Amino acid sequence: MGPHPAVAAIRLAVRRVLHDVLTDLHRHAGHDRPAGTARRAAHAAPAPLAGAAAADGPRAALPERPDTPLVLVACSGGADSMALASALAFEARKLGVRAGAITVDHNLQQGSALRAAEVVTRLTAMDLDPVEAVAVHVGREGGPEAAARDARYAALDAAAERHGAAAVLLGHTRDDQAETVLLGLARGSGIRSLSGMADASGPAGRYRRPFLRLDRQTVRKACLVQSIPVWDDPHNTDPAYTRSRLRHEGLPALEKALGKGVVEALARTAQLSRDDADALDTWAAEAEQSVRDGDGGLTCAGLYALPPAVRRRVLRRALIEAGSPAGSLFARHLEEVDRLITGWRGQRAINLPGRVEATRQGGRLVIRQS
Ligand SMILES: Nc1ncnc2c1ncn2[C@@H]1O[C@H](COP(=O)(O)OP(=O)(O)OP(=O)(O)O)[C@@H](O)[C@H]1O
Repeated sequence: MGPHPAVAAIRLAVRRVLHDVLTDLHRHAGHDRPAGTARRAAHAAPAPLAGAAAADGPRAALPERPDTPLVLVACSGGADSMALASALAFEARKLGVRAGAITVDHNLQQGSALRAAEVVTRLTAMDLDPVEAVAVHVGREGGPEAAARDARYAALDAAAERHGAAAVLLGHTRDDQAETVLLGLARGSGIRSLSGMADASGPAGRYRRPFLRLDRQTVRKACLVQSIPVWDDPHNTDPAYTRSRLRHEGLPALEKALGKGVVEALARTAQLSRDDADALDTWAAEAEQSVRDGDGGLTCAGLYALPPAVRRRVLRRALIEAGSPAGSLFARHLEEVDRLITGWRGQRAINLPGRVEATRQGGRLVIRQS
């Protein structure tokens, strides 16, 4: 008898991502190698898939040869990432890939270090290696959720570098994606924020999300039928957190009003918006070349002729290039600079984040750091 359908579904999702990771490694192993990384890139070349391993000589039999690619799972100890860890352990063994795990202790709750140690024990029992708990300090920038996320990704990035990991898997599900789309919609900042989370993101697409097309119920069922012990983060049900309110009040209310299928539709919105946003970004990159005046400025006539969505993207690119940090540029900044093009009435220089200044000088827009 085969595995329970939920277990089969999560394993298939992970197998697909591991194949993608191995394919990418193969592609980069021989060429496109930055100078000085030859040795590392050679190490990153994937081991032969199961079955072919014996042809590689006696070292191939060792489970942890250093040139076998390592894939890490970022695991909170919650149901989604524990299910992910179990599927990774299973599939990695079959594919001859090393699998390890990192759990981040945000130090935000009493006893968090003990809990992290317990997660390490559970992950080690799944035969994952290395397994590490990393404690972080969460600052206050951007609110508690954003600060915890920033600290977590910084720790995961450092762990991935330290271990030379080919990828880090995250347990986001389709339900998480739907929540992210709604949060983006409420921010009012355009289709990029409606496009939610990508299948692959971060440096060189390091972060992979195998469960993005699976619903939370399936993933949780996979834990249940495999008797995987999970930890329920009290933050996930704490109404002080926006995402928690959305999960427990917002989405159920939407489903009640609009019917089942809302989560799926929101996840589809994410994919469609991502495609549109990518196309507009490409268009803007090309348009930017055509409106540059060769003297460090942009021609106002060229900018004026562009559709607003493309023009705002060109302006955003130019501001970032001049030194404005991407995270501190908001719609209102772009609107102000845009008015220099579409409604100029002799305004003076506009001051922008990162000590960047935008001025109109006749028919030119000059953006530079002061
Ligand atoms: N403390 C942590 N340590 C390591 N990875 C984490 C941690 N918290 C979250 N992650 C990663 O980010 C993913 C999304 O986390 P988030 O808390 O947004 O969702 P979740 O639905 O509660 O997930 P989970 O059930 O796995 O906790 C997790 O599945 C996991 O891969």
